[in-house]
Amino acid sequence: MSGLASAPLVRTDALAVGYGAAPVLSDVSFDLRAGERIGVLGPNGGGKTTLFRALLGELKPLGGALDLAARCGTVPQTERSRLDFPVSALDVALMGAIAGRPWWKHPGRAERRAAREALARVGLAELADRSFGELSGGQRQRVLVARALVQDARIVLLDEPFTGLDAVSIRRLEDLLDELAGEGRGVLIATHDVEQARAWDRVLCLNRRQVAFGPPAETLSLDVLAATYGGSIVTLPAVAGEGERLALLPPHHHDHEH
Ligand SMILES: Nc1ncnc2c1ncn2[C@@H]1O[C@H](COP(=O)(O)OP(=O)(O)OP(=O)(O)O)[C@@H](O)[C@H]1O
Repeated sequence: MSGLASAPLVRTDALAVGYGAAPVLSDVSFDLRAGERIGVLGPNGGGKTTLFRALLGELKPLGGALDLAARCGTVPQTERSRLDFPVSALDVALMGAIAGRPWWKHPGRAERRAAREALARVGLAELADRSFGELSGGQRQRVLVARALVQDARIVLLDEPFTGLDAVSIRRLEDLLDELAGEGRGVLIATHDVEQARAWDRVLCLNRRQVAFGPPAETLSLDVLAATYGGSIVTLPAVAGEGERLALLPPHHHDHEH
């Protein structure tokens, strides 16, 4: 893969982050290189969003080191970012240009052009004037990727981007993430989907602290998954045409089962 020899876009060393004096996430030591897609795995409350908020500068490290070599753009969960007032896909993409500029300066022609180009880049040129709230989940995710492109973010953070998407939209978004990595960006994808994460370059497993970090084939052992998900993991027997599969039990399910 190209660009892997260059300095990392993100590097943390024993990073601790929290909302008060006590960290909710600690011991995080990983790096994200240009051209790399890293899956961030963990249970509900494991600290994925908290890590992203630290990378975005919204939370100050309580301990350890956090170094960023480029700008971060975020693709938040679509339900949370869904807007009730009428705002077009173009408006949302334009927010990438407006961030960090004085509030009284209206976006100019160059910024509108950049936003339209970014929407074209994610395959949504024709939907630029459509209301954001009317778009499908997958289309909204791609508009938010366009916003990150307008911000010229070389580090792209995606929080559960595949949740609720159909197979075609998932494929489209996966292809788009591959393209972003292919042009030298670094992509962090928070996800619950262990099987999908096996296709990324590396995985970062969090459960209030870093459990493991490395290439999926070496890292996603049953022990690591059990430590990541608190033991609520089961191996499903092989069925016709498929090998053994891992399944995550929803929180509490495990406790009531036997
Ligand atoms: N604004 C906040 N103030 C205080 N504590 C918070 C806040 N947001 C999250 N936490 C706590 O931090 C811990 C980690 O939460 P975080 O949202 O990072 O987990 P997550 O891995 O993103 O979970 P999910 O998969 O459910 O989104 C949880 O215990 C949570 O209760």
